[in-house]
Amino acid sequence: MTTAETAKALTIAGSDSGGGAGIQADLKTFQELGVYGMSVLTAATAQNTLGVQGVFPLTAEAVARQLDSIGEDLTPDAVKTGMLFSADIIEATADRIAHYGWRNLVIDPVMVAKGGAPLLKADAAVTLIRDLLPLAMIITPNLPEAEMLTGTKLFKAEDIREAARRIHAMGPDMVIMKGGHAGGDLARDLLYDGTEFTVFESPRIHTMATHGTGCTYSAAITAGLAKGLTTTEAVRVAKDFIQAAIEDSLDIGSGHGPTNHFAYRRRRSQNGGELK
Ligand SMILES: Nc1ncnc2c1ncn2[C@@H]1O[C@H](COP(=O)(O)OP(=O)(O)O)[C@@H](O)[C@H]1O
Ligand SMILES: Cc1ncc(COP(=O)(O)OP(=O)(O)O)c(N)n1
Repeated sequence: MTTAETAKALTIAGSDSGGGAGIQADLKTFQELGVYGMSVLTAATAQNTLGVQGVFPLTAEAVARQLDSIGEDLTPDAVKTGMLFSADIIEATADRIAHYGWRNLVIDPVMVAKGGAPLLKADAAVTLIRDLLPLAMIITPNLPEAEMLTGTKLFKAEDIREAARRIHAMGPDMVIMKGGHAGGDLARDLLYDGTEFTVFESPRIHTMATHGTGCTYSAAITAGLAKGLTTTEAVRVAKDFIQAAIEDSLDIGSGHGPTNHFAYRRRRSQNGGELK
C-alpha cells in the first residue's frame, strides 16, 4: 500500500443546511479538486434555496478550540474564511491563524446572503478589516461587499479598479473583484496584485441556480493554492470550475438552486483532461 502526499485545505465558515453554500460548498469543491478538506464551523444556518430561516452562531471559544485542534495536529496548505458572523469570532480566527503561521489565506468577506439575510454583524466589518485582511493572500469581494469595505458606490469600471486599489491597501496581497452582481453579457472578475489588473471573464449564464457561487469560487481558489498553483493559475481553474457548476445546473429546490459541484470533474473526465 502506498501513501500519497495529499494537499490539505481548511475552511472556516458557516453551515448551510441546504448544502449549496458555506462549509458544504467548500468541502464539496475541495473534494472535487482532489484536496483533503477540513472545516471549522462558525455558525449553523437554517437555510434552503428559498432563503435563510435562522442563524445560530457558535461562541468564539468553540471556534478557537476547533482551530487549535487543527493546529495541534494538521497543517493546512491553504485556508479560506467564509461566514464569520461576529467581531469576537473574527478576532479568535485571526489570532489562531497568526499563531500557527498558516499561509495561503483566502478571505471571502461574506456579509449578506443573496436573499438579504445578514451573515456578518454590522459592527464586525471593522474587525475584519483590522485583524484579518493584513493576513490574507487574496480577498474575494463581490460588488456589494466591495462597496461596504470601501464605503463607496461602484458604478463604473474605473470605480471598481479604484476600490480594488483601496482594498489592496488594507493589507491583502491580492484582491479579486467578482463580477457576478454586475450587468452585461459577461461575468467579469478583476484580479489586482498591487501593480497589474488581470481580467477573468466568461459568458454570463441566465439562471436562478447561483446559490453559493461565491463560496464555491473562493473554495476552488483555495484548493488551487493548497496544490501549489500560483494565484493566477488557481483563479483560472476556479473560474472554469464555477462556470461549469453554473452551466450544468441542478434542478433542486424551488428558489435559488445550488450550483453543480461535480460538473467540472465530469466535463474534464469526458474530455480526457487531467485535473489540475
Ligand atoms: N450568472 C453567472 N454566469 C456566469 N458566472 C457567474 C454568474 N454569476 C456569478 N458568476 C461568477 O461566479 C463567481 C462568484 O461571483 P459572485 O456571484 O459575484 O459572488 P457571490 O456569490 O459572493 O455574490 C464569479 O467568478 C462570477 O463571475
Ligand atoms: C453559511 C453560508 N455562508 C455563506 C453564504 C453566502 O454564500 P454565497 O456564495 O455568497 O452565496 P449566496 O448567499 O449569495 O447565494 C451563505 N448563503 N450561507
